[in-house]
Amino acid sequence: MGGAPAFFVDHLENGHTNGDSSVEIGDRSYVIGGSHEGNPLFLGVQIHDKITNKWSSPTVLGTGPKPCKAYSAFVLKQGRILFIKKGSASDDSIWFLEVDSPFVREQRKLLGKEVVAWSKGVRGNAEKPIVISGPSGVGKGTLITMLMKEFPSMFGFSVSHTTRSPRCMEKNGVHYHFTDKNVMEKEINDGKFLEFASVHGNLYGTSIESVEVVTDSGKRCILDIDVQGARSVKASSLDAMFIFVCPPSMKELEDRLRARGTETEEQIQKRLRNAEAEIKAGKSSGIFGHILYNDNLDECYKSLKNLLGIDNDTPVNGVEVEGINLPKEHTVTKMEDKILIQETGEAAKNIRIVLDLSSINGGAPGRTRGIGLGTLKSS
Ligand SMILES: Nc1nc2c(ncn2[C@@H]2O[C@H](COP(=O)(O)OP(=O)(O)O)[C@@H](O)[C@H]2O)c(=O)[nH]1
Ligand SMILES: Nc1ncnc2c1ncn2[C@@H]1O[C@H](COP(=O)(O)OP(=O)(O)O)[C@@H](O)[C@H]1O
Repeated sequence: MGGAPAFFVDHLENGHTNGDSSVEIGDRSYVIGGSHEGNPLFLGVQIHDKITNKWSSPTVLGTGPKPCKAYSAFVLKQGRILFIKKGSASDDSIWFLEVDSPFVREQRKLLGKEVVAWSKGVRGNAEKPIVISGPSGVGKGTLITMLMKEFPSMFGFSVSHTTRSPRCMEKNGVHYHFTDKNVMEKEINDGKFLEFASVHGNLYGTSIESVEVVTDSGKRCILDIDVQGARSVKASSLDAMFIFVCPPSMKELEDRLRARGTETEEQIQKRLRNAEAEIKAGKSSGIFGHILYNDNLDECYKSLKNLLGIDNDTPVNGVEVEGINLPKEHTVTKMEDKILIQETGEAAKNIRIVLDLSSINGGAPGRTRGIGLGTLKSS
């Protein structure tokens, strides 16, 4: 997601115990975590403005880290705080709290209140997700199913949430997360969604985890979303490829929709009415870098594979994105623009890990990717 930000560590705050700790950035202190009956938790974030001497509880977006007993915190450029947790699993040890990143500033404007956002740090980079849009009945689902069937290790599907009822063949958690409106609206308010839209009278939305879980597995994530959703994704930090699928004609689109037999007459009419506007937006909004015409299915599928740079001997990607296994007990030191993690404790086997953050990219609402394991220049 997004380009690699300029990065350097400009302040090191040593590790904290019991979860309560503050990190200073400019005129503000960010107090992170808290403890409950002696158990340190990442309870949330409090902001203390030293000028007004006022405390505020910002809205915390994204899925945050699990509780931990101690961590080290670094203030980074671009309004991010890096957390290196002690005693955590490899996929939960590196976190970025964005307190003034471009994404947080945009959300602050949108929501009109104080906002911070968590982003999990992972090694390695991600394959660009693919957004496929098009009017109901054009063949999006058919084309995606063909791709996933032929290249199961290369592609994964972003399972959307929707308030619409399932069709007879649709399985919850596979085709959609079929969800109650109030549940979905709460999760949207909690910043768990990359985008959402009202489409044909139902609410649809893409949770951040739906995309990131596929990407973390080393697959290219495919999103089947409408034009409104594509517009939101384009404006987000998710750097994706955008494809719009057109029918050969409105008559053919209607024939397919009727032949599919999954909508009532009223729903068919509503979808056809929306189709004209969607096709116009698909072609002229500038959101979609690629337009495909789904006339002959095999021809269209071949064009889609060409677009994705797939020929049949393309090496399968499938490289799982990894977490970072840190020694249970360790000290953290800044060494030039790298971060040295040195194992401590009696049983220490002198494990030294060097984090290289010079090519991190992406960030909230998704993962912060590109964390490298570097080496220290021998002195
Ligand atoms: N914005 C948005 N649109 C979605 C999402 N999931 C599905 N849609 C769109 O909602 C519309 C209706 O989807 P669906 O009810 O499955 O009907 P279909 O288009 O006939 O398959 C389609 O244009 C989908 O691309 C989502 O997560 N977000
Ligand atoms: N090129 C095509 N020619 C004829 N029928 C098609 C073609 N592509 C898809 N279909 C059929 O049209 C109907 C709608 O396809 P579907 O993939 O469900 O569309 P969408 O997911 O865009 O709503 C399905 O019954 C499908 O089998």
